[in-house]
Amino acid sequence: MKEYILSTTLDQIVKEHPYVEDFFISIGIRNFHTSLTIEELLYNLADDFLEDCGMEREQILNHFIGFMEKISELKRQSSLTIEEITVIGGQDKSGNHENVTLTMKPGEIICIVGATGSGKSRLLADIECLAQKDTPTGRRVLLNGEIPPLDKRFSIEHKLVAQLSQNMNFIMDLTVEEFVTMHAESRMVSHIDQAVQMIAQCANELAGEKFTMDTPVTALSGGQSRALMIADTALLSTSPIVLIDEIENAGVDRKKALELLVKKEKIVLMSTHDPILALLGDKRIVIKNGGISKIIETSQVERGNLKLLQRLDARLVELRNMLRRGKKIEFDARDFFEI
Ligand SMILES: Nc1ncnc2c1ncn2[C@@H]1O[C@H](COP(=O)(O)OP(=O)(O)OP(=O)(O)O)[C@@H](O)[C@H]1O
Repeated sequence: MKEYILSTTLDQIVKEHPYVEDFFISIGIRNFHTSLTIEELLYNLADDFLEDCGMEREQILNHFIGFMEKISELKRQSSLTIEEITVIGGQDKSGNHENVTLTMKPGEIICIVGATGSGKSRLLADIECLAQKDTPTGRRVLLNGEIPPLDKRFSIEHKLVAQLSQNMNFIMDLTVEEFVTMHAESRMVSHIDQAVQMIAQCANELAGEKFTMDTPVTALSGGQSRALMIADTALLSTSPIVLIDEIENAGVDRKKALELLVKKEKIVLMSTHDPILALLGDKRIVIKNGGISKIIETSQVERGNLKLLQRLDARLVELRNMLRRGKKIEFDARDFFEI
């Protein structure tokens, strides 16, 4: 890090690490957008200025290096590598042992199914808080095969689970570009412009209708805002687990959204009863009476059926579009669906 700081122009450093602006502004240096290196800039500072700021050149340099090293350490810590998460069963609502050990790896899609009130959200909550026999289910959750350290359990910074919930209520009147930029800045992303472009492009691929960078977020449709959140989570969030709740009616390309998250090596947990989403998953956890009653791996036969379901779904989308255009559906639906 020290070598990089001493040999790189400040222009370049600010471009790659925009948060360094705060460092200079805090000590009153305004002309940091320059092709000089930090040492050259400090050499050019007037002695009066240094007197006012109460520091020698050497001190400022050491503070700057320390600041950059601290931030890069924080960034390293927040990108904790998860190789696997294990849920060790506890008991169901009647106190019966679950007798199950469930291991999940990055890039897997796991669906959770079960009746209303059966305990689906509880399982997700156990994973989110890395339960250690201290929740109603008595489950334990291990990270990379070990009991997670306390800071992983209770740190807000290193949030393990990113939640994608149904309603995105934007309260600030920002454009898409401003909103994503703000988020990228708070994540200390290095190449903000590039990241923002990529997220907007990706969100547009997921959303049914396109939107531009200067669309106010409050003007996005439900599907568009959800697509934006999914792209944002996939590309910006360091959380290794993504929890999706009811993606089904969101007007988002569900298959593409899942592919994107999986490509980014996230563990995707999804509470859903949509047959297409459920069969897109690698396995599904069946919850009954508060306990994990079964883990079903998606079989080859199911994958074959998934192809048929996707074809039927595409036809249903066509029917929906016909209705939108004010058309009648009076033709023989059996021909239309080829059944
Ligand atoms: N093993 C358990 N032992 C004791 N209480 C449990 C257990 N599992 C779940 N519960 C409790 O049962 C209630 C319902 O569970 P939960 O909200 O997780 O159900 P759900 O399947 O997500 O329901 P819905 O589909 O309606 O959202 C919660 O209060 C939860 O804490």
